[in-house]
Amino acid sequence: MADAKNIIEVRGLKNAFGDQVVHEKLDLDVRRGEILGVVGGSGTGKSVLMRSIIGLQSPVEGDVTVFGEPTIGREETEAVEIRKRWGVLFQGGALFSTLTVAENVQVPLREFYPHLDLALLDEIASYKVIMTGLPGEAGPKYPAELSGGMKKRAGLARALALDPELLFLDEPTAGLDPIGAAAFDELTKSLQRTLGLTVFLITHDLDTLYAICDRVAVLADKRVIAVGTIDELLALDHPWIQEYFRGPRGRAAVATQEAQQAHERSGAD
Ligand SMILES: Nc1ncnc2c1ncn2[C@@H]1O[C@H](COP(=O)(O)OP(=O)(O)OP(=O)(O)O)[C@@H](O)[C@H]1O
Repeated sequence: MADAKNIIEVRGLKNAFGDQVVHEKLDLDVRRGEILGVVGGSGTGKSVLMRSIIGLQSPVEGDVTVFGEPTIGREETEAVEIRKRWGVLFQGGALFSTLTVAENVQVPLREFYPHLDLALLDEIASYKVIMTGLPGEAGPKYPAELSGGMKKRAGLARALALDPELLFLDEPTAGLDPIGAAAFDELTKSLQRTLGLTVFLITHDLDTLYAICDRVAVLADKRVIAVGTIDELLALDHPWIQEYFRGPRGRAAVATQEAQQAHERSGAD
């Protein structure tokens, strides 16, 4: 039976493309209100896992429940009711290039609530744009007129369009400079706190893991080999985990985190 404290439960998941088995016997729980970081080497199937959870990838075997509801093999009308409750920021932002930022934010609103009038659509879109830290003037701009960081924020505004309880972010800080990435992390954390969101966050960015993730799930050997706080993961002797967290980039992330904490303490004195 589904555990009420889990927003997502994945059990015995198997995904394959032809002969290539990407996941086998994969289990994962995502707890209500947490930011769960999902890490793993390139090609370990982080994006495929996200697509399986949101119903864009049909697994060969296994069960997925979100909000206690199975998401695999549902009738379209039932699936729509579940989909309304989450927002997704795909890798690269995936904005429609021929639509303005405001029109992009309105896409899920028009899809799920086709009878909303234009004035209300405009009002909700402006609110979401401002909520993600974009200037109000960004609304009428096209994606090509935005910087990389602004595009990510516009994608996030669209993911928040339906006031979701659950947010999926696929490599949100990829391609951003360190300052832009840290600002995006802060935005994610502050939205999670103020809106009470649960966040499933795929990332390669160690700074993000240290700065905002409550727990981290590690994908390797076709499954989730460990889930826990970074300290809990560091206590394991799996070679990939040790290499990842204790290698040069892991040490740099710890130094950044310690500097940030020292800065916050000195500000608080
Ligand atoms: N639609 C598809 N058809 C065939 N193979 C696919 C498809 N989608 C993903 N794959 C394969 O599944 C594997 C996992 O892909 P996925 O994109 O989930 O990896 P990832 O862990 O997110 O990688 P990265 O960190 O590089 O983004 C890869 O080998 C990929 O080529």
